[in-house]
Amino acid sequence: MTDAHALTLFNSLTRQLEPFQPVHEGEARVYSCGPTVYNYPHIGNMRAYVFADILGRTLSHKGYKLTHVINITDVGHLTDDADAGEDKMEKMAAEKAQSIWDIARHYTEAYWADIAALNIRQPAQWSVATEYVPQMIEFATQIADKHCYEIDSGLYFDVSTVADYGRLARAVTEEGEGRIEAVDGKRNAADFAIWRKTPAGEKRQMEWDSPWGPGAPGWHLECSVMSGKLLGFPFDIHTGGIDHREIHHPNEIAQNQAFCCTNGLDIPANSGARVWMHNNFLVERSGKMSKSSGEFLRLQLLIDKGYHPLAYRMMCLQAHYRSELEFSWDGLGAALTRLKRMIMAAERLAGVEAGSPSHPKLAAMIETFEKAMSDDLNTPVALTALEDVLAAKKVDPAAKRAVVEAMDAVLGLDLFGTSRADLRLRPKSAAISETEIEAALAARKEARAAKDFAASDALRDELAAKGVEVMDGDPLGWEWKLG
Ligand SMILES: Nc1ncnc2c1ncn2[C@@H]1O[C@H](COP(=O)(O)OP(=O)(O)OP(=O)(O)O)[C@@H](O)[C@H]1O
Ligand SMILES: [Zn+2]
Repeated sequence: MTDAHALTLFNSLTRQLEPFQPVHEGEARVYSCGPTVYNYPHIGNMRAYVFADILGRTLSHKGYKLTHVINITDVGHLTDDADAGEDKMEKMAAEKAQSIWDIARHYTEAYWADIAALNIRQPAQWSVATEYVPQMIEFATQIADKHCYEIDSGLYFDVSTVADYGRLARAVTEEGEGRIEAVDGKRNAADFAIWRKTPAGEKRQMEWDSPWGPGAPGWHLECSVMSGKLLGFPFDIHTGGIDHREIHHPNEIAQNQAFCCTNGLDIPANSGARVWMHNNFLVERSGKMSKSSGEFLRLQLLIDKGYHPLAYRMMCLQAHYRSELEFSWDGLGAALTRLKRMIMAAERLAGVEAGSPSHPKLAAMIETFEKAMSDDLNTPVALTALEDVLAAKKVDPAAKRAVVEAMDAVLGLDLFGTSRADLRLRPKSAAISETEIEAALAARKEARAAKDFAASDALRDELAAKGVEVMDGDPLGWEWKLG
């Protein structure tokens, strides 16, 4: 790696591109806010993890020893970002009349299935919030005297006790506070609960004893504690969706500052992580994607409609992570076609053993790729470099294979692990099986070879009646598609 390829990342704290400088030589420690497992993730949520995965893969590619932690929020996240809503987990458990633990398990597994389907690498650790409650109580106890106060509903963090509260959100005092509902007894509108007491006479499914009475930790506290415990303050990079830049992360930062000051860590402006990175939203034409509006866009819905999950990964990579990305079925179809072309090109390298990647024809493409990824993870440009390598003529296949493997290790499209046939998923609604289609196509081929065009046309019409469109001479070699 030359200096020209030093990694530059956009730090939301400074709103600037900064060269990445690890806290610990040769290492990269990354924490990503994980899902609240009260429902299936939508594909917008999954964009946040495709982004974190690309970041992690790039750090590995640059030679850093990566430690990535993603948490599972199974308690504490309220139905609004303020403190007045209900716990999302408790609410769903009540609606479904199921134990909260079953709900958490079910949706955690569904989330992990999406992680695998999108070829997102496993983090070093999945930290589950309910497994860290004693540590959360300890953290809160340490900062309580100087930074918190108790009211009926819980232990609150006084945001005026830390320097520069809300600097991550910038406009937080106007915009953020407008979204925070009043809670009686709060000193500042932006104060937030770090421990929520169970109201007298009520019993929550998930509650723990604490110095402030039975209750549950606040969502912001969870991430501060798990990131600090597992990665140590300060660690390198904290990631999340752009919504977290406004409330969740400013609140984590405030707690981290309080904790570091209390523990004599001589870094008063310490934010816990040096770099805070945020992916922009996946949106629908109608606005932000959400779990409650209209057709709920889960990865499984895409699969049911016949789109391979890696087409969605491709769709994410086609946009820079800091740009908004609009979802459309046409866009997804185009991403699938692009992926298919790349996989077909990679199939020509099947059986080729990777050799030395140095080849004069490939050097400029490698340069483009490295520069793009080093420039705040510019995946759209990196993708074109990979396509150029795949299309390069008169290049030693061993060199080509080596370069494609190296680039795909960063982009994670699994080009050598996915075949053309894998991409052709049969939509759930289809009335005909793949074997039936293949059998009819084989019969039709024979009829055509025998110049029996009447029979061949009849077979074509039969397939059309079942919703299968035969694609003679399709340049991508897709012999049929569901109409
Ligand atoms: N439309 C979106 N596009 C990209 N990232 C998103 C989107 N919506 C949420 N995220 C991110 O997904 C991650 C998981 O979020 P979480 O499970 O807490 O859901 P959420 O933010 O409550 O979503 P929702 O409001 O839709 O229920 C977070 O990093 C969040 O910022
Ligand atoms: Zn978090």
